[in-house]
Amino acid sequence: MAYLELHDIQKSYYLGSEEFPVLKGLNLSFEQGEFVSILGESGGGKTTLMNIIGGLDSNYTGDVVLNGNSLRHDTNKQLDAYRRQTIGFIFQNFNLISHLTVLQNVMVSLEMTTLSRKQQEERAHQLLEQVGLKEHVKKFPNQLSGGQKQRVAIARALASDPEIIIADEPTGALDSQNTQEILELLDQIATDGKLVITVTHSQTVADFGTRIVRLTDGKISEDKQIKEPYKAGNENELTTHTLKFGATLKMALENMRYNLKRNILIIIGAAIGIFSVIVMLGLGNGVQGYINHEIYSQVNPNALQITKNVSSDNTDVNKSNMQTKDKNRLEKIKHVKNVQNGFYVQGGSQLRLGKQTAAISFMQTFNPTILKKSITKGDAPKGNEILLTKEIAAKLNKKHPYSLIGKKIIFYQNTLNKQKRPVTLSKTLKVSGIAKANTGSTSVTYQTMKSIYGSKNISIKPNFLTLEVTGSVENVKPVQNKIKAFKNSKNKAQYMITGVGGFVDTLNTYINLAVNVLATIAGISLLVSAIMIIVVLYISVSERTKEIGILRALGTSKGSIRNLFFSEAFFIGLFSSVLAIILAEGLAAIANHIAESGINYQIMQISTGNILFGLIISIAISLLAALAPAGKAARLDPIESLSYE
Ligand SMILES: Nc1ncnc2c1ncn2[C@@H]1O[C@H](COP(=O)(O)OP(=O)(O)OP(=O)(O)O)[C@@H](O)[C@H]1O
Repeated sequence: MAYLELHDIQKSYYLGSEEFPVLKGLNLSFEQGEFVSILGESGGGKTTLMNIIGGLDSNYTGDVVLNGNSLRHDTNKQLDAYRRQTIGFIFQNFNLISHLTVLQNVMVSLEMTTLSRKQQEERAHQLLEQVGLKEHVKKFPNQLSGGQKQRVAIARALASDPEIIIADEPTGALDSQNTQEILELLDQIATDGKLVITVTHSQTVADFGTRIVRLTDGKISEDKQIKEPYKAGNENELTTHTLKFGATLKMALENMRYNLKRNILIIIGAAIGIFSVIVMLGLGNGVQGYINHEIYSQVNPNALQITKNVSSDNTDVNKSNMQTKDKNRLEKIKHVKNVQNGFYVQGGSQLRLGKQTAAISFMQTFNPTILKKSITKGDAPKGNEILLTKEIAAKLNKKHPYSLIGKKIIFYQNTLNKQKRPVTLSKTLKVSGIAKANTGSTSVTYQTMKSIYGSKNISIKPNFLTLEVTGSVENVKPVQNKIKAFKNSKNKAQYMITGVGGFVDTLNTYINLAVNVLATIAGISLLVSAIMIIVVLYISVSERTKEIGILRALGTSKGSIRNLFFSEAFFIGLFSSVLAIILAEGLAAIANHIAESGINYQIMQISTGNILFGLIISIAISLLAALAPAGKAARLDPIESLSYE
C-alpha cells in the first residue's frame, strides 16, 4: 500500500446537460519523499486533479486513499481537517491575503494549530527565515516581488507541517532566477521527506523533480521516475483545529483597519440611529423627572383625603362624618399607613389681632396633604397653634406678615350648638408659621380644633380622613381603586377621594408612552443602519471572495468563515454604539448645562439601562444584518472563490 493512491479518478464538467469529461480514469500512487511533476497541455485537467487530491473538490468518481483511508466518506469537517493538517497549497498567483502582513499570512495557518501563541510566532519567524524573508516580515504582499510572494506562500504551506505539498504552477509567474530558487526550496521540502506534487507546463521545472507524470487527454500517458526519491519523513506531530473565534475577531479587526475610511463611515451611519434612540430615552427620563419634580414640589402625591360621598340634598351632617369603621377598613388596604382624622369648616371663621381682622373662607386640620415645604417660615402647628397662609397673615399685618410668627391672635368660629342655636367659639392661638396660599392652608391640629369646639361643649366628628400611601406613586392608583370599590346601599361609591397620586401615575404612563413612540420613530433609523450594514457586508463578502477561497484551502471551516463576518458585524455594532453613547452623553452634558441655568433641572437623563439598551440593540441589529452575508460567505465554493478575479 502506497502513501497516497488514486483509484480510477474520473471527473466531468457539465454545461447544461452537455458533459465535458476532463479526467478519464486515473490510477496513480505516491510515496513520501517524492517530488512529482505533473505535465500536460493547457486545459488538460491538472488543476482539477490537484483540487481532488487537495480535498477541495469531492465531486468526482473513483477514490483518493491516504495511508489506507479513503477520502470518499469524509465529512466536510474531516475534509477541512485534511486540508489543514495533511495538505499545503502553493498557487501560481501566490494567493496571499492582501490586508495581512507577511508574518500574519503565515500566522493564519499557524493559528489553526494547537501551538501556543509564542510557539506560533517563533515557528512563523523560523519558516520565513528558512525561505529567506527574515527582513520582510512586516511588509504587506503588495510590497513584495513575485519571488518573495511565492516564498511567503511556501512558508504558509509549511506552517502546519503537512505531509503533502501541492504546488499548482508555482513558478508560472516567476523569472528564471526566482524559478530556480523556488524549485530548490520545493526540493528541500521533498528532501525533508514530504510528498511534493507540482503541476507545470515547463519541462525544465519537471526535470527538477524525482518523477514526471504526463497527462494527455484526461489519461496518464507517461509516468517515469527520473531520480531516486528521498527518504520518507516523520509523522506530522502538529494537531490543528479550525480558526477559533478569537482569531476571527482579530482578523475582522484587521480587515476593518484595512478598509478604515469605509468602516468609519458605516460606524457613523449606524451610530446616528442608536444615538437618536438613546437621546429620546434620556430626554424622556428627564422630562418625566422634571414634571414629577414640579408636581411633587406642589403636592404630596402619596397623600389622599377621603370624604363621605353624600348626595347634595342630604342635610344630615352626621352622614358625612367618618366613623371608626371607615378608618379601620381604610387602614386594612395594602400600602396604606397613617390614617388620620381630619376636620374642615367652610365659612364663619375669623381672626383678630388688635384692631385688624381677617375672615377665613376655609379652615381645616393640619394633615399630610399639606406639604411641609409649603411652610415658607416657621413650623407646622402644634397644640394651640395656628398655621396661616400668607394671604391671611397679610390681612392682619400688611407690611410684615412674617412678624406674626410667635404672636398670639384670637380665632373666632361661628357655629351651632347642640340646641342648634348659633354660638361663637373663640380661642387664643399662637401663630406657628406662614405657608404659601396655593399649596398650604390655614390650619390647626385636630386636637386644637376639638378643644375650640369643646369650649362650648360641642363634640366634633372627623368629616374627612387622610392617609398616606407607602412606596412609589404607582401604589396610589390601586389604593384609590380599592377605596372607590366600597359601595353604599344604593350601589354608589361610598367615598370621594382628593389627591393627585393617581393623576401623576396616569401622567407618567402617558409620558412613557410618548417617549416610547418617539424612541420607536428614532428606531426606524436603526432599520436604515441594518440595511446599510447588510449592503456593506455583502460588498465585503464579494471583495473577500478570494480570501475566503484561500482560507478554505488552508482548512478553515464554513463556520469560521461565517464567524469572520459575524465578527466584523459585531465590531460595527460595538463601535457604532460606543460612538453613539459618547455623542449622546456629550449632547446631554450641553443640554443639561443649558437647562440647569433655565429651569434648574437636568433635562436629559441617560440611565445605565439606556446605555446598555443602546449597546445591546446595536450589536444585535448588526449581527442580524450579518446573517445573510455571512451565510453567503460560508456557502461559497472554495475552488470558485480561489479563481475569483
Ligand atoms: N468550473 C468549471 N466548469 C466548467 N469547466 C471547467 C471548470 N473548471 C475547469 N473547467 C474545464 O476543465 C478543463 C480542465 O481545467 P483545468 O483547470 O483542470 O486544466 P489545467 O490542466 O490545469 O489547465 P492549465 O494548465 O491551463 O491551468 C478545462 O477545459 C476547463 O475549461
